[in-house]
Amino acid sequence: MSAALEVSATGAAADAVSRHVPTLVEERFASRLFDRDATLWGEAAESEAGVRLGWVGLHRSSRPLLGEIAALREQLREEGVDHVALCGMGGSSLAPEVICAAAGVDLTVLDSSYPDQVRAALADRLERTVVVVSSKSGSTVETDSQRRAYVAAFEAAGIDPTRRIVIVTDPGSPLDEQSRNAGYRVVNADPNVGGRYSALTAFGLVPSGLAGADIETLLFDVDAVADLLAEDDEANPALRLGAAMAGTEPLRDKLVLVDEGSGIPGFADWAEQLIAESTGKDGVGILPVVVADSSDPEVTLPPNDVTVARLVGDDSDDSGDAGEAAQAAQSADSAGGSEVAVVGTLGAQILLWEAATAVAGRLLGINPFDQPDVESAKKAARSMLEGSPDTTEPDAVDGGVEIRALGGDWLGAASTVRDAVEALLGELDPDAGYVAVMAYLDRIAEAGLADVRRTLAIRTRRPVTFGWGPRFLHSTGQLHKGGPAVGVYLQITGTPEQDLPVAGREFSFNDLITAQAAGDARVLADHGRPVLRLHVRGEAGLQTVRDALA
Ligand SMILES: O=P(O)(O)OC[C@H]1O[C@](O)(CO)[C@@H](O)[C@@H]1O
Repeated sequence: MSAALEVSATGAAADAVSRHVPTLVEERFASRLFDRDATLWGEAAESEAGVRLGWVGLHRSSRPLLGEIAALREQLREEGVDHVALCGMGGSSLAPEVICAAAGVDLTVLDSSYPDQVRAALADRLERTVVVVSSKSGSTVETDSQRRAYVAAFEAAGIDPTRRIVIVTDPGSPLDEQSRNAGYRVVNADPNVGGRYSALTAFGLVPSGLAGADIETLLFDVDAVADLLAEDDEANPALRLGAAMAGTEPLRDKLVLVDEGSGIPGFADWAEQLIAESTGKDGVGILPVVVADSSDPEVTLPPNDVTVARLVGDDSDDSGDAGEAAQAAQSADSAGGSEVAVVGTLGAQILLWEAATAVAGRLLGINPFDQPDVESAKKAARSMLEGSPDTTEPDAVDGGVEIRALGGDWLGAASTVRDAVEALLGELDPDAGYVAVMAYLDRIAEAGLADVRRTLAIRTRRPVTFGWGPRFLHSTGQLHKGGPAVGVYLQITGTPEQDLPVAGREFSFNDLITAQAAGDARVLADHGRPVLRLHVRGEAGLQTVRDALA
């Protein structure tokens, strides 16, 4: 197997590989995938798959973008513009974030509607900033609001926004037409590639290239493994990884992603969206659980419904990280666990995980290219913004925290945050359940809050995910609603220091994020899932929540 890309499985994951890969080879799944055969996921998925398989050839078809991006970067630098900010959600921002982090170059990612976070981005080096506004559909409300905020900020600073904002969108989207008419620079993306598979389209390459990442080498690294991934061969890493992810029996439907020196910081967050939004539907799905490191409980003591995926370093020396991972996986094997270790460059892993997710879709019997349940939360948020805001009175107030329980009568007499959390966790299925923490806060300023994930995992001995709202709505949000109905949901919302109007709209950023949180909670509750909403008033409230979760 090529040293550039390696997938080794042990335990239940290895059994899944032995069980499914020969059949996938016999069916010629890999070569048909790379030949863009839209029939691979059944009749119901065929028309969507027909316009969603462009990603298999991007390492070649995206090459013409390289010159265009380099020239634009050069021109901007001559004008003294050397800071890049990116507005975009989910697939329109996660890839550039990981590409830039891996390259060690600076990119400000604004994928939030939390007023304080938006204001902080606007205040950051505006006079030297070029903003990339990325939206495939051209209609995502967060991205549109962020774009409006930057336009207003540039205008207030006496800077012509058309010279500082670059639009990336699909040809013919509302944003495409409106931006061209207004004189903005527009780069069209390949319309035959869905959002979460778009890392190597203009969505991934424009912001990353402008920020200074080596996107030529990135495409080269993809090119180096594309033939391997298209081979109908039992050694094909994508077939192996896809089988390990979705072919265990009984199905281990939680995939713990742990970075053990991959050299690709943030890769797991990108993979999380790819896996969750692609597979989490029709009552099935693989829940990605991104953990901080190998000391997290889901790795040291994985429950029976978990496969651990270790992202290890590219070390050709057998005694290196890959060797260690294989050894760790070996001990999981003897303990009846399920593990897969993956080694590869960023480019190689992007195509690997995309192809493996397509394999997983086939094994799960779902369409990996749609996201049918994302719209329900968007709709609920829209209806709240358009006149029916959430006015539910809190069930209790404790230490600067408003407590609301949705999705059943599970709160009982609990009137403190501590007791409410206890009551929510009491709803957790000890064999199949998971806890999702969803924090609609400033993810830069409150980054440390993510540590509650580990604390809750220790406490519950169940997989726990942590997502920042509204970002996770475009990732695990699909799986929460469309996947197996076994989650319990803890939502944390806050009061910003200062709100910010959205120019030209009747709502503010705080109205927007409030409606998004309330809308998502309502939809989850309508699915019969327990949701604990904790609205914190100021730092004291947040401390009450931290204490209650500890
Ligand atoms: O690029 P767009 O159209 O703004 O969409 C952003 C994200 O929203 C979703 O469409 C739905 O959550 C994702 O699939 C996508 O990555």
